[in-house]
Amino acid sequence: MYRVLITDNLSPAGLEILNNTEGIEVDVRSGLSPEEVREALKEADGIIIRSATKLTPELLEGQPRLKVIVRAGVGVDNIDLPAATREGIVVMNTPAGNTISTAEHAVAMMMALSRNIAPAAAGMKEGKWDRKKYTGTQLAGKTIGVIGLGRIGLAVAARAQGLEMKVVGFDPFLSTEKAAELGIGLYREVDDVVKQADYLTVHTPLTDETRDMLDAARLAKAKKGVRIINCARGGIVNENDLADAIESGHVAGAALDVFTKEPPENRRLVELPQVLTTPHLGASTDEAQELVAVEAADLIATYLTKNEIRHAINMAPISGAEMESMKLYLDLAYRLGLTVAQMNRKGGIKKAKLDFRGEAASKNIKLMTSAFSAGMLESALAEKVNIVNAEMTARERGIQFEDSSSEDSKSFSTLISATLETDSGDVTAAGTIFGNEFLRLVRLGEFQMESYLDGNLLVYRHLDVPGLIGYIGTICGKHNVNIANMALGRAKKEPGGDSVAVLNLDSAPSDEVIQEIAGHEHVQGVELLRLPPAGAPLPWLGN
Ligand SMILES: NC(=O)C1=CN([C@@H]2O[C@H](COP(=O)(O)OP(=O)(O)OC[C@H]3O[C@@H](n4cnc5c(N)ncnc54)[C@H](O)[C@@H]3O)[C@@H](O)[C@H]2O)C=CC1
Ligand SMILES: O=C(O)C(=O)COP(=O)(O)O
Repeated sequence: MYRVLITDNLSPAGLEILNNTEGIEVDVRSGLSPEEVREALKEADGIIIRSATKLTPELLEGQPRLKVIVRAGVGVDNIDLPAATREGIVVMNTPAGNTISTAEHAVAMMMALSRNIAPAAAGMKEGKWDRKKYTGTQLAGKTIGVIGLGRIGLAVAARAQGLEMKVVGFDPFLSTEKAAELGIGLYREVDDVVKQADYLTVHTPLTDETRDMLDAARLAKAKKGVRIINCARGGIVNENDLADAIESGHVAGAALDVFTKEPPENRRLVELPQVLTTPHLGASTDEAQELVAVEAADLIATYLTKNEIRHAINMAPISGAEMESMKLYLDLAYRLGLTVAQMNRKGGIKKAKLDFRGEAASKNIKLMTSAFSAGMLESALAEKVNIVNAEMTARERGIQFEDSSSEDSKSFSTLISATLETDSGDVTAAGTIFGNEFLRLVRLGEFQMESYLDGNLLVYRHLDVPGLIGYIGTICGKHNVNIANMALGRAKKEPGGDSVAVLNLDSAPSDEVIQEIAGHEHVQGVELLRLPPAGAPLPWLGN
């Protein structure tokens, strides 16, 4: 049973989906302290959050059960993405469900700000009738500068055009052609937009690049009397600089839905009469909440029960069907990672070279590389390593990756070869898939063979002389270790040279057995490799 923790207010439509999904149980909590979230996460396979729950490194570290975080909404700045990735946790969001509602809120805020709706309404409730005090400004004919022309920014632009405003904007990822087609004057510098706008609205994510994008210096470049709207994230507009600019009279007013700290502890902006504020309501409509909750529930359920990855922030997407078709390939790559890592007991790994041949060449190479890395690092690291964090973890340790692929696979329908370049030489293993079912080891170093790729593999290098197989068989028999399969590989085709043998053993041999085998004059080295049993589910997949 997979447990999904929900710590923020989620529409009942999402809960209903989860409650009706077999294999999923839901744990709805509210008002948890960070410490309580940390504790609750220990029992959770996934969590759905909105903007209130902050998933910091302290909460995400040491959570072996947690596999997936779904943000029922857009902004993921309340999730520490590097920490989630390092911990092997997939992070997903619901990019489109609240676009229209948030755009409508930004436009509503702009209109309300222009016509002093909030203070006028408050005054009337107090019995006043202030007509002169609340003379506003008309929007038609004014210029709105939209910074960040993604989903919400473009929806705001379209609505502003409907209000007969001139729209200019800045977004490094929007093409000039597309902007022209939409009737938006696109500029390549933020300042060019800032200088000509009567209204400036921001719709970017909060990143290191966008933090303080509208600061004192930028605001000073704006027209006197400019009005600022922020329905994206607190901190994109510097709060103290904005308050200063309003108090000085350079900025006429601001409409803010979001704050650096929510609820805001610094009340300076909230208290200013020229500032209209709402408590992060952009996405708070029945329609948007239903859409994001349904999508979030669907994302988490299909990930946990079908390994399908959509809208992931820290991973490439992969459909349930593709994941299913990749399972054997991922298993092969993972087992080769385990194999070469165990064959390399001494050398610091510098590079991992992977070669994908035949059918494997047409599969998702990035995913197979991640599966290989997960196997390679599994025995070495205490932390959880999986396809989300394996490559990152390996690169953090200075291990480079190189891959090659070719449809030409010589005698195998599929062949994956892995070579570790280490300080003390190269280690190579190659494997294949037989009959769409069985994984086989077909090469170790320069030796070709055919061995099972599961359970206990006793590998020994030796001189190809008569009598050795009998000697090893006797030792195993004496210690009650059953040999399930034996594969021999010769460096040269003729007898008498260097050889390797791989014994698939039904139980792990004791040190005594290994020592006895290693003691033979023609045996040059013995390794015991431990691999998962045949057909064991991949440890880091949901099922
Ligand atoms: N107030 C609220 O309740 C809500 C707030 N939001 C906020 O709105 C933001 C935007 O949402 P969407 O439009 O759905 O996201 P989006 O990803 O569709 O658009 C973001 C746009 O910002 C642009 N961008 C990134 N860095 C930029 C930079 N340095 N300068 C200019 N443009 C830059 C991107 O190219 C992209 O086009 C979200 O990140 C979220 O923080 C979203 C939903 C609700
Ligand atoms: O989707 C977003 O980025 C939002 O800011 C909406 O936040 P919320 O889910 O309403 O807490």
